[in-house]
Amino acid sequence: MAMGFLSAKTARLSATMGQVPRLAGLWTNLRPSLIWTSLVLLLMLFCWAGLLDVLERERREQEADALKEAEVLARTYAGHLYRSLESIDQITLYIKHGWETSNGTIRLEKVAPEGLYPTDSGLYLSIIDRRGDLVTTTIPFPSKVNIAGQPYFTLHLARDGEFYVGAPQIGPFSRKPIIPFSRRLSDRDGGFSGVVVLSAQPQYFIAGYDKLTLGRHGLLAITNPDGSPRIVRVGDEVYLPENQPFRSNPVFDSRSGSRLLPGIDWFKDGRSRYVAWQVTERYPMMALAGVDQDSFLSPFLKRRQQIVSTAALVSVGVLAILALVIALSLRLARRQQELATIQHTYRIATEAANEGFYIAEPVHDSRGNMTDFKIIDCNHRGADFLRHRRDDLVGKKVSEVYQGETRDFILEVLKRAMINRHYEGEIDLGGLGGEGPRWAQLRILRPESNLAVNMRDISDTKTHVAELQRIGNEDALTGLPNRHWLNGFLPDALKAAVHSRKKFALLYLDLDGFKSVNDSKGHEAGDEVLCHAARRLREAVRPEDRVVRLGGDEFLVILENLAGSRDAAHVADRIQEAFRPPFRITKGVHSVGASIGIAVAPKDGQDSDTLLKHADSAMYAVKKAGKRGYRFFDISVAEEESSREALMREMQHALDYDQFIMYYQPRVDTGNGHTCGLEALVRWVHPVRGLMEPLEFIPLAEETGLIVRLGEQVIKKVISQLAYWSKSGYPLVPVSINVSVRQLEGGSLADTLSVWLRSCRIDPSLVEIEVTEASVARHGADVLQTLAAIQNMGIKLVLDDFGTGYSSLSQLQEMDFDMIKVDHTFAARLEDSEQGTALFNAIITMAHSLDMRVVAEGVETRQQASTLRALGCDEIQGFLVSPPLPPAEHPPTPPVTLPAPA
Ligand SMILES: Nc1nc2c(ncn2[C@@H]2O[C@H](COP(=O)(O)OP(=O)(O)OP(=O)(O)O)[C@@H](O)[C@H]2O)c(=O)[nH]1
Repeated sequence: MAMGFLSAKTARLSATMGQVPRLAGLWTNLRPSLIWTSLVLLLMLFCWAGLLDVLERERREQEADALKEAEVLARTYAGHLYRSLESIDQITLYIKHGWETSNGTIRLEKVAPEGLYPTDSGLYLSIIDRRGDLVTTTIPFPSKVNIAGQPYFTLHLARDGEFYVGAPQIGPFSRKPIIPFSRRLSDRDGGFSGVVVLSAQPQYFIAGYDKLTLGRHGLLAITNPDGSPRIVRVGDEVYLPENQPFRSNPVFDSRSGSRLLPGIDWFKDGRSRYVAWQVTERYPMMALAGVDQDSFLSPFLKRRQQIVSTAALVSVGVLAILALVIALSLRLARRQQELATIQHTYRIATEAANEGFYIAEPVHDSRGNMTDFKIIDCNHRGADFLRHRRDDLVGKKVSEVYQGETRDFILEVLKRAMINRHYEGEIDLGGLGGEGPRWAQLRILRPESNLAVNMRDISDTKTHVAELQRIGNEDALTGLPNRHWLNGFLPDALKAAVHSRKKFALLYLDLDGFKSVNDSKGHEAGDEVLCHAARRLREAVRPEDRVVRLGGDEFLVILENLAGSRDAAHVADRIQEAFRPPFRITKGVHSVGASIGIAVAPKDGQDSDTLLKHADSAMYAVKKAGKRGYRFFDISVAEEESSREALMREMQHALDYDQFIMYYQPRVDTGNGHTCGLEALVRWVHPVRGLMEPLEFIPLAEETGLIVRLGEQVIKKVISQLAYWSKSGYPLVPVSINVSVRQLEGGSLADTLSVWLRSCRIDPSLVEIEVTEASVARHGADVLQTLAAIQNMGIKLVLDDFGTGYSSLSQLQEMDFDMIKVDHTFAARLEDSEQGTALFNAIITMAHSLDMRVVAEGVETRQQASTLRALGCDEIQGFLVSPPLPPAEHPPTPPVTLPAPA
């Protein structure tokens, strides 16, 4: 049912707060790293673009350089070609002139070629006659061929005056590749008389190929102005027109220039070349120079390759780093998202709970010290705890929320939790003012870098505990602090006083004659007196002094910061004065005094137990000295106390070592003089002090509680004795055992008796229990219950010391005793006065009317016995019959001859 309610509430809250948009959350967490990644990518692209641009520009510069170099080469080569053609032209002119002036008689074989052209130039001169036959030549072994069909012969035959440059061909005389240069020879009439031909080996024109500059793939060529090649050299290879390296004739639209001829379009070897061209002066020839692109750009391309490789490597590295960053960011974002989801879920859950929940983040100063905490999240309940609205609280610093000591406390606690990762305690929120819980249970955990703080309202519990504490520390009757409070207060207060060397006094007070109020007017009257006494005590001391009710009619006054012992005496005087007037209560007026024992610290004790004990001892001494007064603890009190303590220790020892024995005093039936019962009386066989009477140790045994143990031993001894006599075959008479009120209060007396009677197989009717008037007068419900239980077992109850003033006749009526033992003082008074006899008579009459037997105690004379017999007293006990006798083989049954009734 409760779960159902909770989940419904959670669902409602969840609906109002909305689901966490998962993707949006993931995106939010991932966004910074994606932005950074994009920026880095952009930068990288930018760098690449810049680098490629620079490289491209450099490439273009390289190409420009290549073109320039080709142009220089082409120009140089064209100049060289021009000079060669000119000199060839000169030679043909010279020969023409010689031929024509010698009238056809010049013989070239004789004309030393030296001077005309270098002999190793591979040039040959030939003269052809008008029919086309060779006339003379510098060729060593010319073939006999008619060249009338040669183009230059046909041209010169038709026209005059031109210097003819032919295409490369196989020379008709030399049968080697040549380029023919020719002029027309004329006779005197100007008619055609032949042709002078200068044959040059094609290599002659391309001998200027500079391998160092042009490399293995450079190009040098001579072409006609239309681009058709005459001779081409590529590296070491020389190409003639019929076997040229061009795919098609390069065509140029200017006399000089340069450009890149892509290998794929222009060259059979497929290599691209920067080609420059230059038409020679005067001669219809064009010089070409080509720089191989790959060879020229190779260093640049190599360098570019290196640069690009390095850049690519760097880029790959950067990309790898980016990929790593993205992967990590994605993982982190996922974790943050998961964390946010958990936080969100937790908050929904905490919203449904009744507890305050916060997440606090540490705030550091510029030096890195943790100085404060910021509340980064909380639930509504948490905001209520701190008297805020949630929206206002989130984002605030802790120091802005709390003030004063609470702020210092909470900051300290949070710092401690940061170090220890955990803190648990309580916090007082009262300082925050406003409406909200006063006390909270604080629980702080540090899962990671922030703190998770949890607060639970414990105001009710605190109030309850405070109330319980108050009740536990307060005496319900008088409203004064009680012994429980004293136990908590005294040790610390005393320690502080001793430490600060201040005097400190305890006034132990016990009312005098208080019991008689209870006895005569009842318990309520006694209570009234106690309340009055408490009030008078409070009024008699200073407000800062403390008055404690220790229990019963005992009080304690605590005086701190005493100037001296005299002050304590003054206070005791004032108390005595306060108790002088009688107490007016509902049921009359009662005079109750006070006995006060004073102990002063540190002189009389430095710890609370000692000081209390000494004050008690001093009070005890006042009681013994006659009551109504005060006295300080001193050496004589201490001595008395120590002798009591010594006796107590000895008694304990005696109980351990079985030093107690039983005496038995017979009772005699006044009718026949036979022993009709025995009273068991305890004696202490003290190893030093000798045989001790009960009066010497029973009061102390009562006071210290040892009476309970002693009482048990007595019961055991008596019943065992009865068993022994029984086994020995002696006739048994009932034996009465005295028990103290302490034994009756304990509640175990009936059991003890039952156990021993059963184990010793003694009939309960052989045992009687004697209780004093005093113990019955103070009876509580438990005492009466115990007595009833004993009686129900078949054990007779005897009221001892009757007439000592504790119980009235009417009280006696209420109690169902089997026998009363009249106090020995009554027997003594029998002989003194008639009144004594009358009184005894009245007692006997009254007891008999209540169906109780009467035993006269302390009968010592025959006269007393006679009177008692006459009065109808059932039994007598006393020295006349027998003093108490030690245990013997048989029960003490002395024969008594009773006098005749008086
Ligand atoms: N009315 C009443 N009586 C109590 C209360 N507590 C204890 N008593 C009784 O107070 C009495 C205190 O006993 P005593 O101090 O021996 O009596 P007393 O007559 O003052 O004896 P002295 O101190 O020797 O003068 C006992 O009879 C207790 O039963 C109580 O709360 N109310």
